[in-house]
Amino acid sequence: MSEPEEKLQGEQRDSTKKKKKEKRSGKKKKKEKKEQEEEQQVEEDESECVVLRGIFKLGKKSHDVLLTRTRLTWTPITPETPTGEACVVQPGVVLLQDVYAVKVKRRRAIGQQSGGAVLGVALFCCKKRGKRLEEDTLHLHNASSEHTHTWYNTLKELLAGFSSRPRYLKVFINPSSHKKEAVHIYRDHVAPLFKMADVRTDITVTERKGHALSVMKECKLDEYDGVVCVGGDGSVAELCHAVVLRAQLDADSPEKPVKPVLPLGIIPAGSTDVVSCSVHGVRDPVTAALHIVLGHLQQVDMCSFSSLGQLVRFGFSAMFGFGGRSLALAEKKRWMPSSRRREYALVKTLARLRPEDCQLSFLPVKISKKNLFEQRDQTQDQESEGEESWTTNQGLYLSISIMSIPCLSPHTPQGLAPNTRLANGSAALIAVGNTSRSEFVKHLKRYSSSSGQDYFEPLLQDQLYSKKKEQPKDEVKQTDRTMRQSSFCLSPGRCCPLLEFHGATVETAVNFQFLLRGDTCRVSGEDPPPGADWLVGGGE
Ligand SMILES: Nc1ncnc2c1ncn2[C@@H]1O[C@H](COP(=O)(O)OP(=O)(O)OP(=O)(O)O)[C@@H](O)[C@H]1O
Repeated sequence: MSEPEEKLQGEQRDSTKKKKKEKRSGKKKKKEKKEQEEEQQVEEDESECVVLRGIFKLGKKSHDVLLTRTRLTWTPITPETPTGEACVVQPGVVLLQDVYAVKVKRRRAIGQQSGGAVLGVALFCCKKRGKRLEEDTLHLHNASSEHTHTWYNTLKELLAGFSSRPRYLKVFINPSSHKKEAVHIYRDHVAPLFKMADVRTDITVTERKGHALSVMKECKLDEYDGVVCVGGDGSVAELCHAVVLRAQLDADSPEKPVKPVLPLGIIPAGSTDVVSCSVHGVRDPVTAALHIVLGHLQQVDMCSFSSLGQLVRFGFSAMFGFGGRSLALAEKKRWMPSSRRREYALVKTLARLRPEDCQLSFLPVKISKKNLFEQRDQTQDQESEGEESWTTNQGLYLSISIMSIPCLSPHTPQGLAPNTRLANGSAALIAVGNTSRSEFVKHLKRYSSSSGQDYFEPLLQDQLYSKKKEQPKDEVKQTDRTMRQSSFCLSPGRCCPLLEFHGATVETAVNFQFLLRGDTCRVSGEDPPPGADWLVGGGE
């Protein structure tokens, strides 16, 4: 046999072997999937077994009430019709995952603190209305004390099985936020829900900027199940930085960001609350508190910002040029009411609008224009295809922003960065080129409209960029998205060193707010050019 023929036969053998191997692995995968499905089915069947069944009055009618491990259902008991026809009624249902407290109802006289005749049980649950969560109560009446206590104890036991729900929280309240209402918001809307859900709290009312960070650096964290921030974006920024920094210090990992052990809950009490709006979809302290007591967790992409290899801060966003300057000015005018402060800073910065000569380097996510708009409704990751290579742009820019979350707020209904997601491992780079003041004002105005920006106007470059690098595959798997890296660097002007950014996804609670606001970071060396202020985590 000639050499090429031998080679051909060898190749054929190899390909048949390969096919057989693939077939075998395919069968194995199918078998595993089937086994998993069967296990899941058994689990579902078990959870749907009736744990308790009894009669309670709901309103004025008697109902047949069934309790399984996952839900409580009730059907009205109707007398048989003379013709014997069964009347079909849809049962009412409440999922136990939405129930945050259960109490025994008693009849008490005014001023009576304890005792009283048993009336039944009350289930406190949350009801979804759009993106808002609202409190709701289900009253099950039965005057038998034994019957009521059996149901109460069983319900308590089932609720205790939700392991992600917090039992003890470290709460930070910034009394100076927005209209100085944070303490009232906590006392009126949040504390009653925590009390009802038997969540204990250790409260610190902050006395100055940096107070929360210093407490977080020192306090013993193992006894808590989470940290809660009641305040605006600046407070959230401080606490997010504190939580991640603390995780890094505890793990003795000065180089790499570490996934924090504790989730962070955010109760919005500021003037814009972009992180809370982005995470919850609404700015509402009750929704936020209900997410916390129900133990809802949401991963959120966070960035580490560094200059010359030195960590500046952890945060969600950074702004340079117009955005950075106006936010820095607004921070200086804290004594003004927040809406006036915002307007003043915008007008003043617009009056002195000037471009910066910058060199931008970034790793773009390769998605088509069509996909960019399609993925507004998707939560899936945008994966970059093919070879990844740094793109470098040199030119004059009026404003440059990096945002790892959409930055929604009542003032920007579509968000400052509508094309990024909370936890997709990428961030938006929004660079506004040099243009006239009137064009730039038009661009700013479009943020406040509900249809948002046209992201393909020549003025604007909106890029999603991500990079999963320096991560061996198994490590990525192990840490479950925590280390997806995004990279971006900017060298403003000629004399400034680079500001680098690396993105990491960190698991957080819903309400996990990562906004590092209010900190103006000079990234240059000795002599910064005017306007080299970065506002890390700008929110307004
Ligand atoms: N007792 C305090 N007095 C003054 N400043 C404080 C105090 N406690 C915290 N701070 C600081 O106040 C800054 C601003 O607070 P925060 O962001 O909560 O309010 P806000 O600016 O009114 O809200 P928003 O950011 O949504 O506009 C934060 O940087 C925080 O560190």
